[in-house]
Amino acid sequence: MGSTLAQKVWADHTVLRGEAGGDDLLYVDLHLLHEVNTPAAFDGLRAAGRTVRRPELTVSTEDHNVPTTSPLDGFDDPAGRRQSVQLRDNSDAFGIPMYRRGDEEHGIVHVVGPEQGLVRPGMTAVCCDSHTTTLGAFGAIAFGIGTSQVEHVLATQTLWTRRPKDMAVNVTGALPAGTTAKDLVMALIAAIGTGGGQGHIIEYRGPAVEALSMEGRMTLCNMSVEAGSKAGLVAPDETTFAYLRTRPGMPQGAEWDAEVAYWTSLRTDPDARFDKEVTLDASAIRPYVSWGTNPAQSLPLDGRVPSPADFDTATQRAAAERALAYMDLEPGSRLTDIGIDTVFVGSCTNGRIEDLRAAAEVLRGRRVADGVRMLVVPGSAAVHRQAVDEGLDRVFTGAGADFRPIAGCSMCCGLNEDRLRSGQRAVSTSNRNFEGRQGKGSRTHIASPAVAAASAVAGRITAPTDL
Ligand SMILES: CC(C)[C@H](C(=O)O)[C@@H](O)C(=O)O
Ligand code: SF4
Repeated sequence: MGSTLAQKVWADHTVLRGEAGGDDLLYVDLHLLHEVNTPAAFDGLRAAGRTVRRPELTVSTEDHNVPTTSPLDGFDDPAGRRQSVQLRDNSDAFGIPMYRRGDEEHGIVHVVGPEQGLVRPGMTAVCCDSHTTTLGAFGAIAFGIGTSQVEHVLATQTLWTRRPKDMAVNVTGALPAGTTAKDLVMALIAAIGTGGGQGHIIEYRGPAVEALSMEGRMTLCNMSVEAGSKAGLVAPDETTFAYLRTRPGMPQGAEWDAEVAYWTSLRTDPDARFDKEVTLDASAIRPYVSWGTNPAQSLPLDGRVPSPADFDTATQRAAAERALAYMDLEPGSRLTDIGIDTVFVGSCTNGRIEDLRAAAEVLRGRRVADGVRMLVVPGSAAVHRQAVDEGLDRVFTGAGADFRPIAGCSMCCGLNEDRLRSGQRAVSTSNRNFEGRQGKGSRTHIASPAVAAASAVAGRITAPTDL
């Protein structure tokens, strides 16, 4: 029997094979760090008198807490400021390269890794962050780890972890015009639930996946963790190689050809077996928006707010009831009748250049509705530069949106000064709509950049085609 892509990459990195059901010791090719969840790992290293085993395979960036208004201090939260200072100090002390606010490589960890050519097909990559799954878009096995595991990887460049099962998500057909990778992944999570991928690495396959750009594949893999999966993967192909070709530090000439030959071999064998398979018809997917407080509580935009009675299990009914109360929504009302006061375009899900282009396209020649605040935060300094080069900054500011000069997580998680006030309601291009995610009492509807921009113009949840 053949092997899946995930099995091949896993086997290539297995240093010690665990007993049945036990953990394998996995070699780590790339270790990314940000300021949250890492101070204690460095404290642990210091206490044990250890060094960082492979600082040259480790890169840090500050993204969660940083203000996005200027490269200068500007923190409103001393705890957030402290974490950034600690990461700078720890990176310096242990010889770890770091991208700081104001640097040209700086940005959200999952955006800068690919941009800077740090992730390549067939690698293993970890980071103290659940959305590390983003990097699976390159055919790498990439997943989030906790603080004690960060310490272990810093010290040894290896990690004890359970070998996941294999899941295939086959996406047939083609996405209709105006429907994006975000809608695809939201439709998937709505179908399989927030636990649908638990214990598995998902390999996304089929023509609709192959047709996606690298940006789209990153959006797809980014939200794999919202389906509970360990990681998401797309097999590398010409689209992957074209993206990587221009990245810093890529090999040239014969060395490049040898890399491409190896990357091309990274495919699931025709006779490989998946533990679980799901098939989705891309041509039936329409733009999605979330109505509840987990990403599976999402529907096509032309739908209506569900009633708890619509759900099959008692658990789902109770979750819907609680979500409706928190979100202050009436069952049966149209999703497109929900008024909003804030729109956030950004995050590691949808803060890349294609996402900003899609939002700008909708805003061109239009204005953000009175009483609506729209925030556009680039995912990286490179995305910011590209947006300015293309004149997108003028489209955003001309429409009345606030376009930020510095990259960061910003209103995705409300760890910097960009938060919703209690009771405020946002359409957000991020990946989580949990209670209080964008500030205490905040209400979040996740959607694609185009839907977010259209909603900003209309002042309520709106599809671009309805403007
Ligand atoms: C702060 C960090 C650990 C967290 C994560 O792991 O994902 C954050 O990035 C998030 O999106 O909730
Ligand atoms: S942008 Fe949001 S989801 Fe991504 S790493 Fe930052 S907080 Fe997490």
